[in-house]
Amino acid sequence: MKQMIKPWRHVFKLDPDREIDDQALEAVCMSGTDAIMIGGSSGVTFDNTVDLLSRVRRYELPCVLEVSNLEMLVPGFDLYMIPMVMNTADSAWITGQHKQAIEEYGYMIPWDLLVPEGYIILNPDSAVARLTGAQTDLDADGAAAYAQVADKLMSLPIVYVEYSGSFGDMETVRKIHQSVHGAKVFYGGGIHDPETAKAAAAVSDTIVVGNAVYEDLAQALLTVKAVK
Ligand SMILES: CC(C)=CCC/C(C)=C/CC/C(C)=C/CC/C(C)=C/CC/C(C)=C/CC/C(C)=C/CC/C(C)=C/COP(=O)(O)OP(=O)(O)O
Ligand SMILES: O=P(O)(O)OC[C@@H](O)CO
Ligand SMILES: [Mg+2]
Repeated sequence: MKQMIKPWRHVFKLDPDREIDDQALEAVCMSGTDAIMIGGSSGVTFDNTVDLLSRVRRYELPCVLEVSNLEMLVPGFDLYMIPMVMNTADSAWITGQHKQAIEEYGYMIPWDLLVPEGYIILNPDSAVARLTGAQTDLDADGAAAYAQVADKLMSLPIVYVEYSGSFGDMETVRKIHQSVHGAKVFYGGGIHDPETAKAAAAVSDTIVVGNAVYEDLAQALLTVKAVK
């Protein structure tokens, strides 16, 4: 099942903590994107996650949950993406919360559906950087070194370059992509039109489009054809 991520070039990330009407959701799910990722850095609950999953399930495409707290663990997703933050000194976001989750839910975890993500958070002005205490003052070599920790030392299947809320430095992303060989490089952050989508897709394996869905849906939808 984990293999399903390999051909993905484009993913929309929907936040259960944000509103999206049925018409917009249909446009997103019928856009030709490879998958819907459900996740957020705050305000994500069991109920709003169930609600969003039930609405996305009307459509054929894969729907995966990106786990960021212990309340949102809803059964029925195709995969469960598990962030592990590489560039933080706070071990809660590397292994701590994960150990707690396994102690509480280990008996029901569908291990073959879990996909760990080596997260490198690079936008200091993002909720996720503040939440995790991410050390974002990295140059391209430093970011690429963390990517190799995830890829070569931990053999994680995904290196996730997270610029959430701002369009990142493409040379840094290129250096990360060139340094990673086993993992798929996901890029997310500030993609809002075909130009930013193409630029990010040129230096990563999979692009993730989030906030643009809520800010300029027409442009967000154009990012699919721009890369597929
Ligand atoms: C049957 C059943 C229910 C099965 C489920 C079993 C299962 C999958 C158990 C979980 C096992 C496990 C190991 C869980 C991990 C627990 C956990 C909470 C780990 C910590 C994860 C982590 C490092 C989170 C911090 C990073 C983070 C918040 C990532 C999300 C990134 C993101 C979505 C950022 C953007 O958020 P957004 O809201 O869009 O940001 P803005 O609002 O600023 O735009
Ligand atoms: O919301 P944006 O900036 O598109 O970022 C997408 C994703 O990387 C957020 O976790
Ligand atoms: Mg949010």
